[in-house]
Amino acid sequence: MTLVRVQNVSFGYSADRRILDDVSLDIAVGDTIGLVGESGSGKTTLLRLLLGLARPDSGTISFDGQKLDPSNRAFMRDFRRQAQVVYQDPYSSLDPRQTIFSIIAEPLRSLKIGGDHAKLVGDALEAVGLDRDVAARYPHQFSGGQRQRIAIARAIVPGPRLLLADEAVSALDLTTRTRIVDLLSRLSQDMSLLFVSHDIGVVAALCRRIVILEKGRIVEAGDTRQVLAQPQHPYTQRLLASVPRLSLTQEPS
Ligand SMILES: Nc1ncnc2c1ncn2[C@@H]1O[C@H](COP(=O)(O)OP(=O)(O)OP(=O)(O)O)[C@@H](O)[C@H]1O
Repeated sequence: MTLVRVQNVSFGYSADRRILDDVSLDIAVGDTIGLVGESGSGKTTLLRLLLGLARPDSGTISFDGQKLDPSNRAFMRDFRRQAQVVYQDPYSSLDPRQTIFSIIAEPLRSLKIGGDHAKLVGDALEAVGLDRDVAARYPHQFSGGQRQRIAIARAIVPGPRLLLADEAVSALDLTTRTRIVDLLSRLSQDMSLLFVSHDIGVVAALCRRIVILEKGRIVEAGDTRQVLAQPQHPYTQRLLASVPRLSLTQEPS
């Protein structure tokens, strides 16, 4: 079943420069997709469109069969609950003046989700491998990896069906990165994941499918292992050539 359908989407921040050019992409329920491309290829821009933060100049994006329409407030409120995002920098993405509880409960408040917030926040903390008691503390008391867990807890607390991760492990050291990739892999069993990354090794470990973006165009897409073992497009071949010793033996879990 298709959760997100991107059809022939083009977009530019200004009329004279196209950033995304005729992009089409389906995200199925339970999919894990790695979106890979050099800096400036348009990955973050595509995420912004997928979140409804910008509108395509042409083409459509639909979620669960319904067209994404930022002017439809009721639809967007429901959509925001279902599609959440984790960003790269775990230092700037958490407000230092708020407790961990307040940070993680924020989507519950802003999306007007009822229920026992203390329990929902505690459950989210446990789901990301943190103790429920940390809710009373502040961000400065945590390491980069722990902060990224907190950012992930905030993203999953409303129970999204789609998690978008924008270079979510790029700022972390290697050991911490592996742990957060393991966490995302576990969480992706319950939701679809679109994982934006420069790091093809991480995508190989985490994502069943890979989409390669060059200058706003999808030049290759398919099963990750197949694409990485036999890249068809010269751009993919160049990207892979710049990864010296990529291990393709690890199966995405
Ligand atoms: N708000 C904006 N206004 C104008 N141009 C922008 C804006 N945001 C991004 N761009 C331009 O759009 C192009 C694509 O940027 P985008 O951030 O989507 O690429 P990216 O693939 O995510 O790059 P990176 O990996 O460096 O984050 C770049 O040339 C960038 O300068």
